[in-house]
Amino acid sequence: MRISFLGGGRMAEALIGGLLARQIASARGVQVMDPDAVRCRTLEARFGVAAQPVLDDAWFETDVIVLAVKPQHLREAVAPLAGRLGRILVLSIAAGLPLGVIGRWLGGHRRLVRAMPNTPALVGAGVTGLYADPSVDTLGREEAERIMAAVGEVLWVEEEGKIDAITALSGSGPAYVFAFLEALQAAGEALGFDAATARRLAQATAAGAVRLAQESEEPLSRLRENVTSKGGTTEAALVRLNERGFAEAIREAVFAAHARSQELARQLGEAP
Ligand SMILES: NC(=O)C1=CN([C@@H]2O[C@H](COP(=O)(O)OP(=O)(O)OC[C@H]3O[C@@H](n4cnc5c(N)ncnc54)[C@H](O)[C@@H]3O)[C@@H](O)[C@H]2O)C=CC1
Ligand SMILES: O=C(O)[C@@H]1CCC=N1
Repeated sequence: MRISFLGGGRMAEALIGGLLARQIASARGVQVMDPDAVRCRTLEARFGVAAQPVLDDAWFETDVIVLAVKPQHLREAVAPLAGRLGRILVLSIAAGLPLGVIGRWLGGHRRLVRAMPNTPALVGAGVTGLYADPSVDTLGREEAERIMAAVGEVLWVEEEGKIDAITALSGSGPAYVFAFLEALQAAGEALGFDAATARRLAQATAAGAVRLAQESEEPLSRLRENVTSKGGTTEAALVRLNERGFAEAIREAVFAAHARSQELARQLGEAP
């Protein structure tokens, strides 16, 4: 597959790494446009792909264009693409921007897929939600899925609004997990461990608990109960978490992210 990236930042780098490692594209088949010349040199040196700060005709000789620019910069970034796309599949990973808006910015292009990955993609452990414009054929869907599957799990949704929910849950989700780990590490330090030891204990605990959950058929509540002896240490901890509204705080956080994803386009002056 030939793939051209508009934007060569963190997420593009993760995707390029996955695509080359899994031989879904060759280095010669990947082209990047990013106005930041330092980013271009970094990507060229790391992957041997062509990266440049200008759009030329060669960049358009591709099967798929990945839009990997911040939502606030996307309108300006895609303006030079309008009218030059033909049958090229455009895959946007930008948060909060509906396909209707991106299609308009692209001069009415409909061969569009919206994806919401997350940063564990950097280590091949991402999860990505995908939604395709109804006019996109099976081949287009397969191309989009192969690209995103290079960096982790994929999940299709049949309703575009669900991408905002995926953004709130798994797109932003790694930050909630890191915030939890930071708090656990800080508590460990308060109990007398040095920072490195507290971090190691916190991370190993989270990794082990997630693996146990993944390998178990039990509901998560049962796994929690299995740790919690009557009158024991875990119960003492969970009582405090509940008193502090732990579950409600997570729910409110996810709903806030969801609302933000829904309002991003409006804030840029675009109705969905
Ligand atoms: N960071 C995250 O956790 C996630 C980010 N996303 C989305 O991925 C997209 C990219 O995010 P990151 O890689 O984190 O951002 P980043 O800031 O690392 O990369 C964006 C790149 O776009 C380049 N750029 C700016 N203007 C441009 C233009 N006119 N043409 C071409 N390139 C241009 C910048 O120089 C930069 O290298 C965003 O739309 C974001 O919403 C999606 C899921 C997760
Ligand atoms: O915070 C953001 O807007 C992006 C989208 C999901 C993760 N980072």
